[in-house]
Amino acid sequence: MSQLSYARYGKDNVRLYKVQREANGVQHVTEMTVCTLLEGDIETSYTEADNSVVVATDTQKQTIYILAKQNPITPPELFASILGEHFVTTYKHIHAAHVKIIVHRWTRMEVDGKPHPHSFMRDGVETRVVEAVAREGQGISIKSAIKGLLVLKSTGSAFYGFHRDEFTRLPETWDRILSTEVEAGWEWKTFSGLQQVKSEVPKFDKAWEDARKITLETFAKEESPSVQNTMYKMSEQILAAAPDVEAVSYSLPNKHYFEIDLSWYKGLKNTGKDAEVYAPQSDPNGLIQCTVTRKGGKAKL
Ligand SMILES: O=c1[nH]c(=O)c2[nH]c(=O)[nH]c2[nH]1
Repeated sequence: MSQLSYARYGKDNVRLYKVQREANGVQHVTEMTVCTLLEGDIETSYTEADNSVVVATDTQKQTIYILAKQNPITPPELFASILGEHFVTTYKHIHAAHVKIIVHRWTRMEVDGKPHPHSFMRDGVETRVVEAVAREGQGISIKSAIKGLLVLKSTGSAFYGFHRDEFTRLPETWDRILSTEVEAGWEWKTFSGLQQVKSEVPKFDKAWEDARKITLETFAKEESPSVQNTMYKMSEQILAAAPDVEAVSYSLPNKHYFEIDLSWYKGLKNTGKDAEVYAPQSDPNGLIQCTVTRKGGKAKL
């Protein structure tokens, strides 16, 4: 005998672009990729081929387009909540909706020293990601994140004093290159419903701006003793800046740059303080992660 232990279904990779036109000719654009996954009394569609309980994935896609036309799609936390609440309130047998939105960058061009009214550029692969879950009778939980933000500092980073034993080969360093692709996430307190999300809308862009600024400024300014300590300091500051955020998480690959010994060629000095030419490594990489919560909150170490 078998039983269905997990069931969610929906539409992934729904690409969406929306333009807002001001009367003065200035236009604002947003491009995103949306995923919706529904849960509820849908078991019979799997076990008995009962499609009557299926809100077709195509219907979900059409819903995304229509609600995007009828509502603001920024900030993404709001649009994800609008979609989530729509699915759990419209269909009696759908009890939870998981909505993921990836916002792609279209940064306004500067032309002749002025912001251009309708031209934009993709300045990097960084995305703003939101995952919202609307559960019938249990409100809306939201996680926001920055992903794919590539940073490097050419000095101002050290790594010494680490545990040494017979397996250790890595020398201590007081001056190294530090590079990573930032994934930083922050988890909001649970919202009672769409109304509460709407009433707190300005908090979402502010938290994203603060998290991005804190990440970049801490990375640049701090004399980093380790990735671990640097990410903890970033997390603490985000918690302080966003009172409605309950947890901050970072996942940082340590993208290594190896020194190259060139002394075999006419005694060229290219190591230690003479190092100038390095070999960037694509793999393997360190991977350092943490979640930081407020004291007295739930810790899961
Ligand atoms: O900041 C670092 N943390 C580590 O845990 C580690 N391990 C390593 O080899 N290099 C580094 N750097």
